[in-house]
Amino acid sequence: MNSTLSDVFISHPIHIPFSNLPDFTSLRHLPDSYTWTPKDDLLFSASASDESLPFIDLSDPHVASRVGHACTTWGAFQITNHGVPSRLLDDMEFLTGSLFRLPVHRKLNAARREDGISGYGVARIASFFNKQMWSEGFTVVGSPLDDFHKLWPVHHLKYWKNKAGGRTKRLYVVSVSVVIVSQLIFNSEIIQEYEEHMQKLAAKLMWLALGSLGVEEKDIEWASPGSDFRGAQAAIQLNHYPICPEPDRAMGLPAHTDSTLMTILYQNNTAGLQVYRDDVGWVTVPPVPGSLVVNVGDLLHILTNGMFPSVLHRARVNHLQSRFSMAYLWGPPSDLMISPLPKLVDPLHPPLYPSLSWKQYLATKATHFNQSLSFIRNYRSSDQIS
Ligand SMILES: C=C1C[C@]23C[C@@]1(O)CC[C@H]2[C@@]12CCC[C@@](C)(C(=O)O1)[C@H]2[C@@H]3C(=O)O
Ligand SMILES: O=C(O)CCC(=O)C(=O)O
Ligand SMILES: [Fe+2]
Repeated sequence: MNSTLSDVFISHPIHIPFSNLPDFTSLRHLPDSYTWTPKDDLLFSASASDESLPFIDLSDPHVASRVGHACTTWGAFQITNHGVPSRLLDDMEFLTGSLFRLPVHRKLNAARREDGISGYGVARIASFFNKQMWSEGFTVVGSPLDDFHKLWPVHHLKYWKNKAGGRTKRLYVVSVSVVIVSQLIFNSEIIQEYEEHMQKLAAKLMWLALGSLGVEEKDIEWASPGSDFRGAQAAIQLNHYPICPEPDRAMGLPAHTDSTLMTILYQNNTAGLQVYRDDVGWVTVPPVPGSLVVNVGDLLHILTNGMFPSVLHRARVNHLQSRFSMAYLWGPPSDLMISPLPKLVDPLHPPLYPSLSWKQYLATKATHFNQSLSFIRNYRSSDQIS
């Protein structure tokens, strides 16, 4: 039977202590454990450039070649006219804000388990660094309802319902409970609607990108029926980067690539996302209202036999405004074997990677982090990919 992403880390638990979560709001100086230097992240001080990432209007008649070009050169681009309603983006931003504004002890009620994938916590990559990241995250895989119940519990209201004296008080408490439950359902519906739009958009972008390499719908069997990649799986990662007293010495999310086919990111009106290109340096991706940022992930790099680079990116922080971002991390069915597409392989371009599933790749990432692609590239059958 096919499994889902949720059990992928059972064999790769990580222990990230919550005990030292700082009260981000009250710190005037950066604690040592949050102060990064170049030795903490190799590219920490690499040069910055004022070049800009390609910006693509999806209604442009030349959209396919523009997307193809952006994927081969940058592995990332920004899009507008993508069809995701701006009302839905606003709702997602509001939901993300209300979630992270909860007191820490409430968020910890929905803490991600050490061997789990969903819930509240710092991003998994934290385990590879000696310094702490100036951020908190919340991961959703499948229905968020269980975790949302933990964040917005109604049981304490039930208690007050019984205790409250007088009919008016009881009625008040009952109506507050009704408001909370409807809010819970409303929040889950927003997530579901966001997933549906993002899934459609990801499929569209995938065909545009692959089409530019001559790949046709018949070349990817698992996209059928309907060529809409119905079996795809995804995670939604909500990120919060609080105001930081010394942003130049802190790091929101250090340099990494995503383990996805493609990631679609919405950032609020505060800059922070940077992408890296060897010949250019770090480039800041400015927030453009209503636009989305797309990046190639490691699995699309493998599928295209290296033709699309999976782009290194990171999130910096600032001392003026909180920043929120919402990443849609999109990949294939978790047990499906992914390998370089036969159409992109020939005697001059032999396959650079063996075949492996998303689950296996995530497990590899959990041990090899940014070396995962080179690890599997040099994989011999005597090595362990699990
Ligand atoms: C499907 C996934 C990709 C991800 C690990 C995860 O299981 C869910 C969270 C994702 C995320 C988001 C922040 C950056 C990242 C590197 C991390 O630590 O968690 C990615 C993971 C990834 O792409 O490898
Ligand atoms: O917050 C950002 O801009 C980047 C987030 C990110 O890279 C991720 O969630 O994988
Ligand atoms: Fe990322």
